[in-house]
Amino acid sequence: MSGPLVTLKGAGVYRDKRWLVRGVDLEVARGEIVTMIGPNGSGKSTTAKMALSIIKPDEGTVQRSDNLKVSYVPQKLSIDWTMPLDVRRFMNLTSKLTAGQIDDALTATGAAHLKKAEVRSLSGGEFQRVMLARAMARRPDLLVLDEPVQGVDFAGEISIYDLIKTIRDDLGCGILLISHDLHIVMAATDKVICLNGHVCCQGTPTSVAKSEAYKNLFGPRNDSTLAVYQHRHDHDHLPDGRVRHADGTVTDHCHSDDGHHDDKPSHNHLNEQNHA
Ligand SMILES: Nc1ncnc2c1ncn2[C@@H]1O[C@H](COP(=O)(O)OP(=O)(O)OP(=O)(O)O)[C@@H](O)[C@H]1O
Repeated sequence: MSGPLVTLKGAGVYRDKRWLVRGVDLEVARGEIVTMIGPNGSGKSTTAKMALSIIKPDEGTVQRSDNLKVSYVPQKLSIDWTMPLDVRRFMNLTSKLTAGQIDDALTATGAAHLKKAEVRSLSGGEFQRVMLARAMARRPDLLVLDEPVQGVDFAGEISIYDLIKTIRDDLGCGILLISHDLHIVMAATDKVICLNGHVCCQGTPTSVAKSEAYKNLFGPRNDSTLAVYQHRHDHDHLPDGRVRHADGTVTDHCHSDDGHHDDKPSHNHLNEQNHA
């Protein structure tokens, strides 16, 4: 399989008389980790669902390579938690796996000891490891992870990010990762896409957090593990989806060439690497 696994071009979703997200250009190649960041409601999950073909774009295109095998770890699961369900059965809920496949995947994510545990009694970090095991057991070409570190503490976050990188290396798959955290993005990310109803800016998080404060916060890590990706907005997003620009004008949406931005092509959102 050569070429990008999935390509979005000018893709947008329109619902209830407004664009949830618009003009998204995004590509994920095999072996690549692409991270979407942005505030709550900025369209990250909607964009991921377009990439997964769960939602069809109302404008633009989404192309996926032939016979693409996808695994998706959603932000929320609809499971009746009053029913007893152990990890082994949970692993088999959506795809039939052999005992060996289950063992291998749980071992790879450091969750082998949890095989007989009740899913509802797992801690946040344990649950995420089981979710990752379930997703990787299918050996996908493209793995889409929506907020994989929710409910996980800082140390756990770092180990889950490391795990995601290992899964990428082992399976050689492409990974589309979603995080609402604007500040912490793993250095293993090849591309960061900042969404806020549209692509605000994108780039490569190459900087390394060098300060003692970071080391204190995240523990004694290789400096290359964490990077900080910051940007400043030059416009406000109004509750009805319209955009108010720095010059006071209001438009339905914003594009890099709409005359309100002088800093092309980054949409005049300053894309700064913090070398703190
Ligand atoms: N089916 C739908 N119909 C109407 N509005 C929707 C629909 N799905 C999502 N939205 C709205 O679209 C916007 C973007 O939602 P989305 O879930 O993509 O955001 P997100 O960036 O993933 O947010 P979060 O960080 O909170 O998970 C939100 O305002 C949401 O309420």
